[in-house]
Amino acid sequence: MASFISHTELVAEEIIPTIDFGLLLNGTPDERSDMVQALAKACEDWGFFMVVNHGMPDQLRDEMLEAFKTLFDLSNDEKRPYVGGHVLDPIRIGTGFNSKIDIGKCWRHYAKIFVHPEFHSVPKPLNFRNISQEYSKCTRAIGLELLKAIWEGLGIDESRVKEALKLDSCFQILVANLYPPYPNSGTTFGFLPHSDHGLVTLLYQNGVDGLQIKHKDRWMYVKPAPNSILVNTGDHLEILSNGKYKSVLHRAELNSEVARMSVVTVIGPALDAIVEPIPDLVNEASPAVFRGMKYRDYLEQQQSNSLVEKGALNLVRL
Ligand SMILES: O=C(O)CCC(=O)C(=O)O
Ligand SMILES: [Fe+2]
Repeated sequence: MASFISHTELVAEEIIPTIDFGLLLNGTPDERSDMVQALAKACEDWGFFMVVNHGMPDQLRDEMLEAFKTLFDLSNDEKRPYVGGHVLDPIRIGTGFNSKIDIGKCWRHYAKIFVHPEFHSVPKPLNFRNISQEYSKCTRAIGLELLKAIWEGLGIDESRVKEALKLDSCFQILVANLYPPYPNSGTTFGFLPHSDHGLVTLLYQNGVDGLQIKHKDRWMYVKPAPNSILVNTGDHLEILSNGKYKSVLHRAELNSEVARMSVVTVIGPALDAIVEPIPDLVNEASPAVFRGMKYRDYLEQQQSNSLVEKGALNLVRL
């Protein structure tokens, strides 16, 4: 794995596509249309972009990071009810990717909580429920608004796709990753290369860089602009768009000096939606490359198996 590192290049924050959320929401028709095109290009060329002017208060982000940190710091007895469960349990705390199968491969603690359509929370710390509820609501609104602009950029009818994916009951999971300092970060990763299962993923970090994306066959460090939200496209956008928007491969490097934390929220279709390429994007010249599968089944399989890059997509590839 050390050889990956020597090929890793820094992506300056100016190069990563930047989406001005304020213009998507409140711009003139021309400004919005330009931003929709910029978003379409970012999804097609990168599968990754930074969102600025998103309106999410910095304080809410900081409170969410702090609340997760307090959760990780609870005693083992307090965390035990959430350790070692099934991948579809609404609250899970563990280490590695899936603590049951890959102990030692990822130097990471995680907490995963399902927050929509049913909201779940832990009882401690006491402020966790309010903060995570507000944080989930805010990030879900941003994610769904981005998806609306993505449908527009793909030229597909919003109401049809909303219905097909049952987006009113969209699945949302809140994940915190805590990567303790690790002395030899050249050979062990915090998170091995993978793509995310949902439609889009929104990520905030605690000011410590470490996320890397694979862009045009090269690993690149990501350096986000201050207060921006990092967004990547997931497997279900790849399936829905019939491969036009590929989910981006990413991984997390460790830091030898300080702990890194990220709070990630994945927004996907409803768990019982059967997702297949949207018919508008399938034709003779571009036949379907994926078959339909229930999102819940995909999620279960992807989360239950050791992470091998984008291997989960083979479950549905024709
Ligand atoms: O911590 C990071 O930067 C990446 C986390 C991640 O990829 C994930 O939670 O799916
Ligand atoms: Fe990820």
